[in-house]
Amino acid sequence: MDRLQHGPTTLVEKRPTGLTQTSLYDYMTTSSPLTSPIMSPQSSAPVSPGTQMADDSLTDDDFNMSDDHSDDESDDESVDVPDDMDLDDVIPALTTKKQLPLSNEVVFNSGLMTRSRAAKLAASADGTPPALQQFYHLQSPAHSQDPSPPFPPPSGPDDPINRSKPEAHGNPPVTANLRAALNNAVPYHQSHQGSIYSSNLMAQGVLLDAFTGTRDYLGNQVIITSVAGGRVRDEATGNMIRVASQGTNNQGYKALSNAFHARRPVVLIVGAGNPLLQVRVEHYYNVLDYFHITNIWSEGSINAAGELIQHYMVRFERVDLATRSWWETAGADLNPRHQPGEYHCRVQRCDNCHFDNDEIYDQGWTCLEPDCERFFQFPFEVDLDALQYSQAFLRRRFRFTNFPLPQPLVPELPSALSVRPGGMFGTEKHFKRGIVCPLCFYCSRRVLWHEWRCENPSGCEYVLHIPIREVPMNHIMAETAASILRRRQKFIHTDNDVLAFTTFGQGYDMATFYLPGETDARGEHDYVGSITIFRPTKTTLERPGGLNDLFMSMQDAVRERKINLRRNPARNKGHRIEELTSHFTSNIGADYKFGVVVATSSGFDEAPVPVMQALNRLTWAGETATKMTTRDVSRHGINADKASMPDEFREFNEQLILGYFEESKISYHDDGEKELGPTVATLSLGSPSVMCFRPKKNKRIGPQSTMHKKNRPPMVSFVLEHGDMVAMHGTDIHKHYEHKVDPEGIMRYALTCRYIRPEMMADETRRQLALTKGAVPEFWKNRPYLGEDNLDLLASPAASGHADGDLVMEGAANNIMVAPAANGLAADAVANDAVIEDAIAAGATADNAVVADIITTAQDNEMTNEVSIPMSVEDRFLGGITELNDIWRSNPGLVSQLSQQDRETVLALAATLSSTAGEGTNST
Ligand SMILES: O=C(O)CCC(=O)C(=O)O
Ligand SMILES: [Fe+2]
Repeated sequence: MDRLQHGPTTLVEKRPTGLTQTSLYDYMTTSSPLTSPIMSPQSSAPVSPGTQMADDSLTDDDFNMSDDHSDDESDDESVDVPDDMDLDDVIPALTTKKQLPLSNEVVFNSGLMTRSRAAKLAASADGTPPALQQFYHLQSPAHSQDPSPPFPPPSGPDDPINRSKPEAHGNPPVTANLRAALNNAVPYHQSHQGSIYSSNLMAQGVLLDAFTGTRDYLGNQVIITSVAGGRVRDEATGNMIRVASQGTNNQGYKALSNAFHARRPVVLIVGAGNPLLQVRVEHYYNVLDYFHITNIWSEGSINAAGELIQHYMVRFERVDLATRSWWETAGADLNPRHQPGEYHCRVQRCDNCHFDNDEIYDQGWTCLEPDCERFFQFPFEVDLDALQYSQAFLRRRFRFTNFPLPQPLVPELPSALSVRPGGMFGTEKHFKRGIVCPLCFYCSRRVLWHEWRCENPSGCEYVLHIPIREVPMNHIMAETAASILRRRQKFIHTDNDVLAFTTFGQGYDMATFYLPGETDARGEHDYVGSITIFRPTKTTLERPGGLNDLFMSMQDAVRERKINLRRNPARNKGHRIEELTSHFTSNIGADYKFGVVVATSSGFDEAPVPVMQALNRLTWAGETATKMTTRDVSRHGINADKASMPDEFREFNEQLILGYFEESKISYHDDGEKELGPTVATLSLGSPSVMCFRPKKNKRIGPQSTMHKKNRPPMVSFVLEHGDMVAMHGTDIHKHYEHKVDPEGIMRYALTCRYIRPEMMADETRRQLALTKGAVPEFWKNRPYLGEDNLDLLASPAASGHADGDLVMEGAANNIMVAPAANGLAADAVANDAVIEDAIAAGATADNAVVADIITTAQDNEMTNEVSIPMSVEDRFLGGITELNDIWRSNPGLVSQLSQQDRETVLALAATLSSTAGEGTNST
């Protein structure tokens, strides 16, 4: 069989297991080397041995693709291959004794211990053998208690990994000490966990970190690595071992194979902990260069049960064969650079399966087809662990032409030009990615709201400042209208057992929900807290000094750096795998810890005006919510836990400001540190968002708390629009529930006030600071916010002419959609129309005419054609478009009600909105 006639695609398709050696020979043509797209032609099997075996020396060492263990929930859109480790990773430490002189290229091979012996050792009854333990301890962070070495990681000559290594010939084009900084700054390795980063299953970059496979190899022009994945944890030893063949479902294999077939160069990155790296590096992660994939093949090994199994190996060849590689040792150029045509690797056809493959190993040719009976059978008995690559295989070079590099290794900086009228604002997701410092090439995250600062610990002072443009109200209105359209109408979702009331007055529509506590043995529960949403009327928003103005002055205060927002470490602080929060934070008044410690920057006496205006508004909201709760509880006989929901309101002494760029969010959390007072109130300014509450795990509340967290739906969820305030009243809300907020636009501020009880603070300094910094200055105390008019909100319903305080729903339906006729938040049809009209009016005269257009179209298509959709509001709410599709699928009855056109409108709307939001491609 002649593989050349099939072409690579056919080959893979015809052999669904795909366990075949694939090499560039698959692409060989009979044309001349210069016209061939890849390389010189070579006859098919059998091929006479090329010139080979010169003076290359061997050492025994090896490495594998793996890395550290971040639990980042980043939105990598592509495949991560989870890192793992197997016995191979352990063997080299026991066998790396022999270090032969370097010359041409260096082969690292562990040949002294067979896999079965290692397996026996590892599985020995008394646990891990001392030598292995020592290895773990010294060299294997993944096996120590703490999965990552502290930051700063290996840097400088004193570091254990680097100390003995010689200086490098050159400098890496890009370096980083933090995994997240690397992921943020370069497009070709955005994976937080795996070693292979791919996009649409096309490999972009491969990280060669500390754990190496038996026959991994790092030369100046050629790199060979085993493909991670497919290993399982050995119960007895805790080690990752291979028990079965890898198979083509391995995502890493697929991604590499696709890059190979597309002849797409990939970027290799080396971790300083990689034992094969021969030179000293200053920082942990170091970009090597672009490489072509020249071979992917199956290597055989023996598992613990003595069976022959298969895993993938991949050979990379540096694209630039002309210059020295930076990772060669400094000094004389001792490493010859091989060129295409100098060496040929023997190819032979298997008598049994009739496939050709290269003679990869020194020990002779073997069939590399895992399905073939002759797979990995050598002409004479061979210790598989002692296999070594043939020199011809290592030295052969391929000729590639016309395969341009996908992008520069050092990405371009975000440009100030993008922040232009009608264009981006500076808070789109594009601007939250990291940068590669143009001075020192160190990867730096977007830590500060205002600008990028080089994070190089060696002290680079580079700052990239791109001014953030003011986001006008009409943009926010367009976002809000789009958000409404996306879910077709405004709504609130509450679950069984949630009590809900609506009312209005003082310039707001209000809804209050009472959250149930745990159910006791008799099946009864009380209520542990209330959540009140205050939605401002149009006038409340637009009047001079109203909420629109507050949003503008908030933007000014931030721009003028009176408020300094920054992202803080959320996980693994100080380690290589440190992750930042998605949102930016600034704390004013008493200090407040929630998950991440947010250091207090200033007291209320030095806070900028919008912060104090927000404080006064939130004080009113918190106090009103407390009073309404007290009233509802007595009027409706609600079985309330008064210890959690006291009747008295405590003045706030703290404000936490959260800033959100596009796609920033705050994941499920509670606000409940022990010092927290009973009331927490938040003002939303800017882009709309979705807030959700759900019972914590294993609380006896509803069915949700026993579900896996991925499936645990919210018990209460609602949209927060610009100007909305939310007051949570009840300390036990934070014991029983957690909440999250997902903003939907490009700029949102959440200003949250709390009372932090100084008397509960153990630390005297903190207590004093809470008292001084948290004190509200007289000036602001004398100017309280009292609502929008002088009506007494709590007066009798007749006074306002509305049936206020009506019980809307009690422990019944799955959702509330208050009829438009009713008061309250969900006076939908009318309110929506007004918002949309406004947005159209504003949008048509402003930059975002596109958005206005879509809204008009969508309105024509949808709003006039509004149908009452009996679908789960919650589902529509949560997942937006995706969920909508799911619902259509699972509920065929709906299809008759929703036209294809409606569906397309929603999808087009989402797509256009995301494209008008910016061309940024990095999700960070
Ligand atoms: O962004 C928001 O509205 C929520 C903020 C929040 O949950 C918090 O600050 O704890
Ligand atoms: Fe919170």
